[in-house]
Amino acid sequence: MENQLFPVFFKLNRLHVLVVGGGNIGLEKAQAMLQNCPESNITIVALDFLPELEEIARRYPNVELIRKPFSCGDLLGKDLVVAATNDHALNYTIWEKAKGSKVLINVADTPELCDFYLGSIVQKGNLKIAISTNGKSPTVAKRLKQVLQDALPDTLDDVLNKLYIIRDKLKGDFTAKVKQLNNITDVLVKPNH
Ligand SMILES: C[C@@]1(CC(=O)O)C2=NC(=C\c3[nH]c(c(CCC(=O)O)c3CC(=O)O)Cc3[nH]c(c(CC(=O)O)c3CCC(=O)O)/C=C3\N/C(=C\2)[C@@H](CCC(=O)O)[C@]3(C)CC(=O)O)/[C@H]1CCC(=O)O
Ligand SMILES: NC(=O)c1ccc[n+]([C@@H]2O[C@H](COP(=O)([O-])OP(=O)(O)OC[C@H]3O[C@@H](n4cnc5c(N)ncnc54)[C@H](O)[C@@H]3O)[C@@H](O)[C@H]2O)c1
Repeated sequence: MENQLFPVFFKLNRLHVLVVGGGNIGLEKAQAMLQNCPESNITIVALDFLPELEEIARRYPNVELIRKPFSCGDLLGKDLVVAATNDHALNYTIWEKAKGSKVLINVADTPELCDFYLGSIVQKGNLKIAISTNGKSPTVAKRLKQVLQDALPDTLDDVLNKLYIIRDKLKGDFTAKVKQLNNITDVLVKPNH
């Protein structure tokens, strides 16, 4: 099996993320999280911050910037960590400390040390698709995202909302409900003729 990654969807308003590094990559990862969940709880520790991050901290109440060198205590109370400094040895140290604290970590310059990757994300209302190339080419992931974003109809969200209403109204035991929902949505996978 070429790609053994197991996708999950985190609720970042219920977790606390530590980002170490306030440069381009710290910014990119924080933006990715906030675009998906504006209520993400994110603490960013760095020696210096890009002005875009300072603007983000002003705009999002759950984002905090702390200007200081990384220290072990920064991991306290955190659920996920992104190590995004430009100091390779420091990123490794952060990984060691995170492992010691049982906190899941993404080390931006070392895929082999990552417990998880961020994906390219397609959004259509309630629908969300996360794409990974197994770290082979984030650029291809980004391009595929653009293709799917255009190809998927905006009306998909109406379908989801209608199915949600139907799902709520269906009577019967679980097996009967599953059968009815499969019958109703059969059209989605039938060829167009
Ligand atoms: C998807 C996305 C999500 C996000 O970041 O939110 C993401 N990278 C994005 C963009 C991007 N990153 C890079 C380029 C430059 C061109 C290129 O290299 O392709 C571009 C393109 C651009 O910016 O246009 C460079 C790069 N990336 C990594 C390394 C380190 C290495 O490989 O060693 C280096 C080399 C650094 C160097 O050379 O020094 C590592 C990772 N990047 C990942 C995710 C994970 C694997 C995802 C997967 O499985 O596909 C992984 C493994 C870990 C992680 O970061 O989670 C986001 C697209 C957002 C969107 O959809 O618009
Ligand atoms: N995963 C990805 O998508 C991806 C993409 C490109 C680059 N990278 C890698 O990510 C790393 C970061 O790149 P960048 O462009 O954000 O770098 P950058 O130089 O813009 O930012 C580095 C940040 O690290 C902080 N830092 C340095 N020492 C610190 C310390 N002791 N404590 C706290 N913070 C400290 C600095 O203050 C700064 O905010 C590089 O190693 C690069 O190779 C990853």
